Amino acid sequence: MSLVLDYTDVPRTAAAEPPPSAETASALLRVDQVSLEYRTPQRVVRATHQVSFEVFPADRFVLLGPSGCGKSTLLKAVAGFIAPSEGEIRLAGTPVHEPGPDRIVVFQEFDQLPPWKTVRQNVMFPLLASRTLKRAEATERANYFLDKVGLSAFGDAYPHTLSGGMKQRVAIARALAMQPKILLMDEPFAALDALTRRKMQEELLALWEEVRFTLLFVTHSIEEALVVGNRILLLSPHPGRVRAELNSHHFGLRSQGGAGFQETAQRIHRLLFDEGDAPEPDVLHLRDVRFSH
Ligand SMILES: Nc1ncnc2c1ncn2[C@@H]1O[C@H](COP(=O)(O)OP(=O)(O)OP(=O)(O)O)[C@@H](O)[C@H]1O
Repeated sequence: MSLVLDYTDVPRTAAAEPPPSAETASALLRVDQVSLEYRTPQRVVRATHQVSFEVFPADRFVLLGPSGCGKSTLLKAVAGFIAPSEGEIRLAGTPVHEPGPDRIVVFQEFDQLPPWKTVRQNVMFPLLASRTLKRAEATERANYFLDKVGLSAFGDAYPHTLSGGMKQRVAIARALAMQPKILLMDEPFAALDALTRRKMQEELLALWEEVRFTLLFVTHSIEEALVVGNRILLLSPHPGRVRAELNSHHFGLRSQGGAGFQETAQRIHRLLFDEGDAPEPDVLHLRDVRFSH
């Protein structure tokens, strides 16, 4: 069963607008009935089953679900690394068939930066390799985004001298410097300690306030999804199907620990793990209910 939920009774903040309706804006990313499979000589593993969602410009769209529900596989398909076995992915109206500079991925691993390049060279590298900019402009752009992630003083440092959080900041600066249509993040803070993770979430939101990029973010943390996202797609356990979609633009770091935040987190937990649970109509306004099986 797939539910689309909308918390219409919660005040909206000026910082994070609700997603525009289909009448007022067209989706930047359309994932339409996408099934994804891994074929090994022994068997076929179905990672997702007929998943559909739309991401609008400046959305912070989160894919949330239990381990193995196909979140990373979906992200890789949007990046163009994996082709759907059925369905279609379109970015700005164009079908996605291969990786491209309009979609940059930030991964969880700290080793995504070539260690023989300085921080600045790391940020400049895709700009030069894709011939997006000449060296002088690439240097300028790299310095700009290093400043945005608070690493101006570390442009000449090598990655091995940085902390995990700093390396992730470099990866984010490198991604944003390419000015992709959509930034793809696959559990980028999962390997960080709790304090650094919180700080990185805060910085990501501050960066979004300033740059207003479009984000597709994968996590299996309900709290992180509520803090980072303005919209959340809940995926059922393996193979991933759309369980529900909800708006979460009214939550931020400051809501954590509050009653509304906790209640929503618990409700999401039940929706993810308890097939029998239904949203309470006095809290959740059902925009649409689709039965997919
Ligand atoms: N290279 C692969 N070959 C075969 N099966 C794979 C491969 N990668 C992933 N899978 C399978 O596809 C399914 C979805 O995996 P995926 O990594 O997308 O899930 P996930 O939701 O991102 O999980 P996690 O939160 O643990 O990272 C799982 O059953 C997994 O075992």
